[in-house]
Amino acid sequence: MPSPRVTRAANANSTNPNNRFEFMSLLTNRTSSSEPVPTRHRLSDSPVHRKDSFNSSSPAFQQQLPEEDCMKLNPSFLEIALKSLLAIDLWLTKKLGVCAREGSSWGSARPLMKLVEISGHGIPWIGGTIYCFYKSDSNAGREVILNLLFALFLDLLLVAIVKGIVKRPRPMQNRMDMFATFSVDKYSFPSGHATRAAMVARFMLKHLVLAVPVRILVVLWAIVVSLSRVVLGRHNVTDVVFGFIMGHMQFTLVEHLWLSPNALPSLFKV
Ligand SMILES: CC(C)=CCC/C(C)=C/CC/C(C)=C/COP(=O)(O)O
Repeated sequence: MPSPRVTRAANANSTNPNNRFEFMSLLTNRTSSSEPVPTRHRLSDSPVHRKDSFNSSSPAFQQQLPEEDCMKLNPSFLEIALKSLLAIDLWLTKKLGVCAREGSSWGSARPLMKLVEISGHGIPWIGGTIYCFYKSDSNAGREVILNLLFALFLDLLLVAIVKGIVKRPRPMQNRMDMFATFSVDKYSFPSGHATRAAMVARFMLKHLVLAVPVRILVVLWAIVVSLSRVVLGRHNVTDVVFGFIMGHMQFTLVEHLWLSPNALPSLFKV
């Protein structure tokens, strides 16, 4: 059975055999008697060469064309690049979501990945930081811990704002069985775990005195938490990459906004 496109082409050629169907709408005006009349005879009449406002993107030009003939022939480079990136993103996300379900190819590692997920969750980090604040007996220690707490709350706020603006849904393969989420956490972009992991890791490397093996572990932890978001099917790859970059930017912001003991003297020992 001929496709609608082939049938349309055949009909078009039967009324005007000299015109190629694909370009008919660019070369002809449709008159009231529906007789196509060639209108572009000279090079200077072509949409490319004419200097008046009647070019292919002008409303006047597009009004003359039936809707099905209006095809965007020159998408911008940026548009093509973004669409290609999105296609690669979706393809990679699907390929890497190997623990998205119990029945997935690495489904048996899902419980372990969920433990990694909890290690980057906001509740243990905020709870643990408050506990350390009250246990700390030096003002210098309290200052660092207070700023970590500030960073963690700032992270929650900024991620919620971006998620609320972008509203990108989570990948199809995600099961919404996450521990303690906010309403914006139904959205995917950016990954809050990735922002937190990147920010906390940089914070610890800068402000805590750690042995080299522990420093390496901190970096590995941040990478594994971020990767686990895609492996669990929670996020697209671009959500995590952007989240990781955003976490580094948040760290820089916290360094600029650093809270000193003078800002909250009542929290420090005299
Ligand atoms: C004390 C307090 C307000 C704690 C709130 C902690 C909380 C519920 C954080 C949400 C963490 C979360 C589920 C983030 C989503 O991470 P994604 O990587 O899935 O974006």
